[in-house]
Amino acid sequence: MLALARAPFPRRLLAAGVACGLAALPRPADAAAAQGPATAPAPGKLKLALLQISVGSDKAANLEHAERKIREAAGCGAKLICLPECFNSPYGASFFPAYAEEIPETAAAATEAAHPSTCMLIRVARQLGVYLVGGSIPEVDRATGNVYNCNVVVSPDGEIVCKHRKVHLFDIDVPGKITFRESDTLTAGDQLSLFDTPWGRVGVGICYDIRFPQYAHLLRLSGAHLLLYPGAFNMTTGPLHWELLARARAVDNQAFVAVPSPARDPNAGYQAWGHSSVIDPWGKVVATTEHEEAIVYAEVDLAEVDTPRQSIPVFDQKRDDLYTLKWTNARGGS
Ligand SMILES: O=C(O)CCC(=O)C(=O)O
Repeated sequence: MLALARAPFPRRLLAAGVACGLAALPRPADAAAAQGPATAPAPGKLKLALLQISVGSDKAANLEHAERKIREAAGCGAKLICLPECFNSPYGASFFPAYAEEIPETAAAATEAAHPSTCMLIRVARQLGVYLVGGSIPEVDRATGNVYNCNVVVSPDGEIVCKHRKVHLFDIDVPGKITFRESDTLTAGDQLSLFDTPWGRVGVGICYDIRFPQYAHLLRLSGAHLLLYPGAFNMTTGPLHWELLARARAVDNQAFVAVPSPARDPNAGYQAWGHSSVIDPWGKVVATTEHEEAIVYAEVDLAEVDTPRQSIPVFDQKRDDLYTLKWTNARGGS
């Protein structure tokens, strides 16, 4: 049986053909199989912390600041501590290549010179005995030259248990408001990412990934109790969509959802919306903040997913047999 946090289940499930961690996104027909072989750990209670930190242009200073805030959260008893999207660099397509570093597949391969951000996470997670979700950093794959927006998760024994490369790149154009093209410098990932903890299974996406209910649906089918989306929404889409999307993914999937954002910097080119939040599986906001620096704490019992899942059993009732688009002739052809 699959157990635990300390065993990085992505690789094990890969052998079983299950979508997670390092596996390619399953085709729809494979999704049901993804529920099968790997039993998610029994859900339980944990203290979660979302670090809504300020991020500037000095990478070393960003890492030091992140470390200080991680220590503060751990000192307050948090066991799963999440950094926001782009916690070591400003957010902007032109910044990604300049700030990018490699992320090794294993902690044993990490070196301070090549992987300073991952090394900080490994060292601090080990010292404090906590799970660290490294929101995201720009990652370069030196073999291909591709740059990714990547979230690395480290377990309390300092192992890399998940590496999520943002699957849906943020390319939008809202005339007169915001134009953003991550694809100018980034390559999209192609993996569905999850990791196990002693308190349940966690599915991971990054920011724009939250707009795609199909992705979250697969995380739920893969056994996730908590969906984590480090993000950095902006002043155009944030006010209307940030909380709405987080609550929608929680209700769709009857899962906890956590969305850590950077703090807003009024002098930055890209102004983050902030409002890091934790949502329960009924869609209720159980912890949130405004846009300044803050740590959002939530004591959550991931077993609470069971009540809405049993009371409103949409995952048993959904009609996958109907949800294929078929072109039909209105007069009765096929
Ligand atoms: O979807 C949005 O409105 C914002 C997305 C975003 O900022 C991101 O993907 O980094």
